[in-house]
Amino acid sequence: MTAKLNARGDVAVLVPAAGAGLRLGPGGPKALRLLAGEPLLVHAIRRLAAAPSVRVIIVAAPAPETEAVRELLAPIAPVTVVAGGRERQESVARALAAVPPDVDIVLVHDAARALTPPQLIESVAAAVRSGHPAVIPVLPVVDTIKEVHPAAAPAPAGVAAPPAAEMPSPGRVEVVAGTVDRAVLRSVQTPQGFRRDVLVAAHAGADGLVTDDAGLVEKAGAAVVCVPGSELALKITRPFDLVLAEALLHVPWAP
Ligand SMILES: Nc1ccn([C@@H]2O[C@H](COP(=O)(O)OP(=O)(O)OP(=O)(O)O)[C@@H](O)[C@H]2O)c(=O)n1
Ligand SMILES: C[C@](O)(CO)[C@H](O)COP(=O)(O)O
Repeated sequence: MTAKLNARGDVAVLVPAAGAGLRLGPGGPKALRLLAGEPLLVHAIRRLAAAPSVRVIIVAAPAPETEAVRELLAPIAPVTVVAGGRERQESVARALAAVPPDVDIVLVHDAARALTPPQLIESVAAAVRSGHPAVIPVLPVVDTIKEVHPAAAPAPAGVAAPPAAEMPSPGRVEVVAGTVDRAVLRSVQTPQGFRRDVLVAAHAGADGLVTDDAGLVEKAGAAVVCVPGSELALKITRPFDLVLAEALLHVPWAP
C-alpha cells in the first residue's frame, strides 16, 4: 500500500541516491542494492514517509534509472524523482531545485542510511523548527584517532602533512603525526536539516566540493547545531555494513 505523506507537514526531504556504491563492490547503484529482498532506497523512503513532519520527498536517482526509480517508489510513497549528478553535492542541488516554494524546512538524507528511524527525522526537523538554521545528527567518536602521513615523505615539523589516502595499503607505510583529541570530534550522519533559504544560499555560493551539506553552510558562516544521532542511521558503505544492516532489521528496537 502507498503511504500517504502528511499534507500538513512542513518539511521537504531531499534523498541523494545517485551514487555508484563503489566501496560496496560490484552490483549496480547502491540505492538499488537489496537488503532483505528490497532495495536500500525502499527501506529509506518507507521510514521517511512514516515521519509526520514530512510533506514532500525528492529523490535524486542515478540518471539512467530515473524512470525505473519512479516506478519502484510509486507503490511505497508519493515522491518526486530527478536525475542525480556526478557528485553527491550536485545530486542534492538538483533535488533542491525541485522543492515546492511553500516549504521552509529542508532535510537532506542519504539513501545509504536506509535504516534511519523516523524519530531521528523528527528530532532534526524539530530542531530547525525551533529556530536553528542548520542541524546535524552526530555520534561520539569511539576509537582513538591518529593523524598520519606517508613514511616516505614525512612532513617537517610545523608543516601540514600531505593528504593521506583513505586507508593504508600494502607497501604504503604510514607514520603517526599525532593523536587528535577525540573529545572534540563527532561522527556526522544524515538527515541534516536546514532552513530552506540557508541551504539554497549555501549551494548557490559553493566554490568546491564538500562531503556534506552542513559543510557548505559552515563555509557560508552560519552556525550548525548538533543533535544526538542514532546507531541505526549508519551509512551502508562497505560489504560489512550490509551484513550489519541485515542483522539490525531483526533487533526488536529497530523500526
Ligand atoms: N553522485 C552521487 C554520489 C552519491 N550520492 C548519494 O549520496 C549518499 C552518500 O554517498 P555514499 O554513501 O558515499 O555513496 P556512493 O557515492 O554511492 O558510495 P561510493 O563512494 O562507495 O561509490 C548516497 O545515498 C549516494 O547514493 C548521490 O546522490 N550522487
Ligand atoms: C553526508 C554524509 O553522510 C555525512 O556523514 C557523508 O559525508 C556522505 O558520504 P560520502 O562518502 O562522504 O559521500
